Amino acid sequence: QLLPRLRLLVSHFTTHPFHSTASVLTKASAANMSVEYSKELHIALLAVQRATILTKSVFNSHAKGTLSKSDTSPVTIGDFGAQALIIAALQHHFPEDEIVAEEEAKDLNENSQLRDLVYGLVTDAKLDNEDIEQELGGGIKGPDAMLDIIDKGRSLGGNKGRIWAIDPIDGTKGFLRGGQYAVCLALMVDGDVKVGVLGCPNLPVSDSEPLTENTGANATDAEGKGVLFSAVLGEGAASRALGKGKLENAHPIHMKPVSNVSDATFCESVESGHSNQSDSVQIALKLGITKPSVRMDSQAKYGSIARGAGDLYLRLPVNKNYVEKIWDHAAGDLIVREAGGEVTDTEGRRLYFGLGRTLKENKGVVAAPKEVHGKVLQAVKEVLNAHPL
Ligand SMILES: Nc1ncnc2c1ncn2[C@@H]1O[C@H](COP(=O)(O)OS(=O)(=O)O)[C@@H](OP(=O)(O)O)[C@H]1O
Ligand SMILES: [Mg+2]
Ligand SMILES: [Mg+2]
Ligand SMILES: [Mg+2]
Repeated sequence: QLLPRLRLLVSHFTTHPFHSTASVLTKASAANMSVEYSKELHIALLAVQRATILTKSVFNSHAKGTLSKSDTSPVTIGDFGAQALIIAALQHHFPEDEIVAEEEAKDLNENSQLRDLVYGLVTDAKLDNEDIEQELGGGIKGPDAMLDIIDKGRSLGGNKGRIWAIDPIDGTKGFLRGGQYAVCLALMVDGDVKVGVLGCPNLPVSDSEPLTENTGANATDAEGKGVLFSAVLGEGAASRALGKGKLENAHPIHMKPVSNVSDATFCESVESGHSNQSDSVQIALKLGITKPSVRMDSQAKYGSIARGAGDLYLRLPVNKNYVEKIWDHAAGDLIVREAGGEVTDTEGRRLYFGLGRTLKENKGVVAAPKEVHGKVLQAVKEVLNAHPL
């Protein structure tokens, strides 16, 4: 029983999951690691990697099939297709699990041309290793089966049992601009996030490359870029190059130690409608930070601070009514915490994912290295309390 699970665990760290059981045992015992969730991690990494093949092909094609949702936010054929592919892989391996996913099939149900376009993308998006493609269950049977699969993501969530959270494209606006975006997947058990994976096709592979704004103003071909971040609760966070087939080698990542908060680099949303950018200027001023913020779309912000490329992530509410969605934060929250960071909302509460599809009890996000989180939170509270929403 134990051996196959240990073999899967090592895929967190190496390209060759089955080649050295001895080194797995050493790594697992040295880090006091459990072998829990190794299969879930392995499948999640492959499912996200496959979904990014689809999103990249959509980005490189002219037709993005963009629709406007009821809240006026955009959704593209890439969002629908990536969601279908991820759910299909999860259902193949974990048919009993519930799924909370951002998108629903309604728009495709009403538009057979769009449905067929998405189905074409889904059948074309294959990992370049046939065995691994088969490991994910192979393709989806037909366009109608695809619609049913997309709608498997309608779970109401909650704090009971195993629930996956999927954001097939986080930062859809960034994706459309050629900026940052992330394919996001997390597993929660009884409301607690256990596994998190972020596929970021437009981030540099190297953890040490300085953080640069990528708002898409100079959209470049994403070839040669791309990183997969992952974490399992209690086992640390890792990054590896985003590939097209077999998983690449991974290595542990850590937040950068910050002794003087005034030297910190902070990240925030590109859209001023998603995070209050004038409040962040005031907070930076209070903390003595003179460097301008790095604006970047999506949970790439969480990944970037977890690998030490940036230091702080501030998401500051712009209005009283917006409630954050669990799929926008579940994977990133775990990856930052497992990399040694602390993540709370703007009132100092841990993000709580067990209340349904939204983070009903939280307001905004403050993510920072543990040693400076208290100081940053204090500045956030002072600025936000000066003008209640
Ligand atoms: N008003 C408001 N406030 C806060 N957040 C909102 C708001 N409206 C939308 N959203 C969600 O923001 C998600 C994208 O967040 P980002 O940090 O990537 O924003 S930005 O693109 O950098 O501006 C985005 O995720 P995607 O829809 O997956 O792109 C939305 O879920
Ligand atoms: Mg959206
Ligand atoms: Mg999102
Ligand atoms: Mg999305």
